[in-house]
Amino acid sequence: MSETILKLANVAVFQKENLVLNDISLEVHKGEFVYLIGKTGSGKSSFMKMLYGDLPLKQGTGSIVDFDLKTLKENDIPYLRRKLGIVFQDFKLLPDRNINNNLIFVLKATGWKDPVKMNLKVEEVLDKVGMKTKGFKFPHEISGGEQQRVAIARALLNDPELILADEPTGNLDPQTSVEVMKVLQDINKTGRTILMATHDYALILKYPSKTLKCDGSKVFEVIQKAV
Ligand SMILES: Nc1ncnc2c1ncn2[C@@H]1O[C@H](COP(=O)(O)OP(=O)(O)OP(=O)(O)O)[C@@H](O)[C@H]1O
Repeated sequence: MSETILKLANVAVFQKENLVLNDISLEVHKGEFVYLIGKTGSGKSSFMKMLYGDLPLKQGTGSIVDFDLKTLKENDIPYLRRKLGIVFQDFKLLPDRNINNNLIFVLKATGWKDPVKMNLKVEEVLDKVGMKTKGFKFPHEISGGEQQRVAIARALLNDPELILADEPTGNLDPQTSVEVMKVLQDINKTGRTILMATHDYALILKYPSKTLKCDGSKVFEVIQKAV
C-alpha cells in the first residue's frame, strides 16, 4: 500500500464566509504527480491555500504530510510549511540578494546554522534544477524560467514530502514552461509527490498524469482522453 500524503473527506473551502469549494473527498499518495485544473475563479488557489494553512479548514476533515488540518494551530503552520515545498506563479525571490543568499536566507529562517552544510545544500538544490553555476547572480540578472527554477530549488531545501505548485508556469512562455515542467518531472521521478495547479492544457497533454478538476464548487478526478 502506498503511503497517503494528503487525505480530505467532505471538506469545504471558504474565502471569508463565501463557500468556494464543497464536499471534497480525495487522496494523494506518495510519488504521485497530480494536476489541479479549472477555470479562473474556480478555486484552485483557495484549495492550495487551505492545504498550506493559509485558509482554515472549517468543514470536513483533512490530513497533509501527517498534520491534521482541522486542528492546525497558528504555531504549527511554520512546521507544516517545512514539510511542504511551495512554488508560486510569481517566483517570490528576494530582489536585494543573489540566488545563493536567497536560499541561505530560507535555510537560516528554518533553523539551519552550519555554514558548510548550508552551502552544500544550496549547491545540491541548485544542481537539481540546473542552476548551480548561477548562484552569484541576482534575480533580475536571470530569466523568468531561471527564476522559477530557483524558486523550485528553494522549495526543495528542506526535503519536502509534498510540493504544491500554484500555476508555476503561469508567467512563462510555452518553451520555458516545458523546461520548468521537465524539472518538476525529474523531481517527481526521484519519488517526490507534486500537486500542481495549472491552466496550461498543452502541458497536461504533453505530460499526462492524474488530474483533479475544480468546477461548480466541486473537485473531482477527470480522465484524460487521448487526442
Ligand atoms: N482573498 C479573498 N477574499 C475573498 N474572496 C476571494 C479571495 N481570494 C479569492 N476569492 C474568491 O474565491 C473564488 C476562488 O478564487 P481562486 O483565486 O481560488 O480561484 P482560482 O481558480 O485560483 O483562479 P485563478 O486561476 O484566476 O487564480 C473566487 O470567486 C474569488 O473571487
